[in-house]
Amino acid sequence: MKQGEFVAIIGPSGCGKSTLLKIIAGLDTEYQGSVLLNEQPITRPSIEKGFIFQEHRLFPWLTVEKNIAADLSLRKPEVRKNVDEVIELVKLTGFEKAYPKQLSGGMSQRVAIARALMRRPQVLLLDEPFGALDAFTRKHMQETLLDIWSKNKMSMVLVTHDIDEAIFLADRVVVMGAKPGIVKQLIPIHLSHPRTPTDTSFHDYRRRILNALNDHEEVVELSYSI
Ligand SMILES: Nc1ncnc2c1ncn2[C@@H]1O[C@H](COP(=O)(O)OP(=O)(O)OP(=O)(O)O)[C@@H](O)[C@H]1O
Repeated sequence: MKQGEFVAIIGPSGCGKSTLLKIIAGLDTEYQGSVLLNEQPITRPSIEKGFIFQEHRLFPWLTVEKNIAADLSLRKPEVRKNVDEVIELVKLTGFEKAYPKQLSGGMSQRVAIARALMRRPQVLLLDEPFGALDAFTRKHMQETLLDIWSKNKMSMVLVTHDIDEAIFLADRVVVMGAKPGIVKQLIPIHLSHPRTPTDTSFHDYRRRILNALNDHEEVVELSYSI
């Protein structure tokens, strides 16, 4: 995987998408093969890798800004500045003092993304981050994520069940198969942003990914050097 690349992983339930993401995150070390970050094997979680879960995992008793700062003190001017910057990036300015229960699902997920961005990760790992959101909010979140990606030039690895989401966002789509751990195809998406799901070229990719998901023949080895 190239630095700054956006990769989406798609595949049927139980094929090992989350497991692959956890291995990249360093959260799962029981595997065979090698996963490298900057040519070094990944053996544990670190601040170079931000992880976004499907559910936001915010602390309900902390405000938005304290959730984002986490163990860092907001009294430090550089922390305050960073928190304000990431809040602006995820478009939550004005909600600094709100509590998670006062936020919508999409807003809570924005806080979770901001919290990960605070640590300036080289790679953001997203495990179906918009799976629980309604279609309208989901679209907004995809646009926000693209905006963050284009401004920060970090690598992104997104696990999704949604073919359109993968085509809308990714430079490359990894199609996994139902047998755990199998990568069936790597499909580069040669479309410029912003991408339009109603375009014929978008539909061609949709068909290609659907074919790859249904095709049991083609199996490729995956190299995951980030
Ligand atoms: N390569 C593998 N070899 C053996 N078992 C695996 C492998 N990959 C995943 N598994 C096992 O398969 C199960 C499902 O894996 P995982 O949760 O990663 O799938 P998923 O594709 O993310 O599913 P979902 O889309 O439903 O979240 C887990 O119990 C996991 O330990």
